[in-house]
Amino acid sequence: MPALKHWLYMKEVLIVAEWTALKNIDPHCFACGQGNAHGLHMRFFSDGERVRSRLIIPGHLRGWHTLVHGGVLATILDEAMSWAAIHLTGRFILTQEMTVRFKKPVRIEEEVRVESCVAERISPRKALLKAEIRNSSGDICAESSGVFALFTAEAFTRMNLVPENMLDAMNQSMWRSA
Ligand SMILES: CCCCCCCCCCCC(=O)SCCNC(=O)CCNC(=O)[C@H](O)C(C)(C)COP(=O)(O)OP(=O)(O)OC[C@H]1O[C@@H](n2cnc3c(N)ncnc32)[C@H](O)[C@@H]1OP(=O)(O)O
Repeated sequence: MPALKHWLYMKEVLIVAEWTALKNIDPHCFACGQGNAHGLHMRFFSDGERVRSRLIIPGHLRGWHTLVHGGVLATILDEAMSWAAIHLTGRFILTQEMTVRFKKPVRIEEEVRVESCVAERISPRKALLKAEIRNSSGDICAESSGVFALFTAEAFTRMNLVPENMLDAMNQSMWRSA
């Protein structure tokens, strides 16, 4: 490959692979709220095709001994699929149904990575999302798929799903970077 063409190709690969921090709105959310003292404090990044987050699950969210509670893993997967649904479809969302497969135990105080994507745009009002949690060795410990209801801002308002001032803030920033 000639040098210039190679350089342009590499530049394109680098741009495509860039991960951008996504902006959060609700500081009280149990999963992503940075102000919730009992929460997971998840922060999300997107490359335009996937969404991901890294976190250390604190000790108070254990099941027994050093195992992370399965419900907490389901929350992490739900949150990751929700952010992917919002940021990759440009719609407001509700989780309609989800399934989780727990494949390996996850330990508290160990860093995990969660990654999610849109697997299928089922219809204008529905999308199928997928997510997986990996431990620090890279093993898949839990995976999920979920059907998400997609809403326009008008439909969300009509259904009284968030207060109007919050909807405005979400509408202005949820599809932009931090
Ligand atoms: C940056 C910040 C990041 C922020 C990131 C934040 C991440 C948050 C992550 C949390 C995600 C969650 O856990 S969400 C919370 C858990 N999930 C939920 O609470 C969902 C509860 N389920 C539901 O509300 C319902 O099942 C629905 C609306 C999803 C589907 O209702 P349904 O009853 O099965 O379906 P259906 O009869 O067709 O619809 C009922 C009524 O809703 C309307 N409807 C239904 N779907 C739609 C739709 N897509 N668009 C418009 N309207 C719709 C219908 O027109 C109808 O209105 P009409 O004819 O009656 O007028």
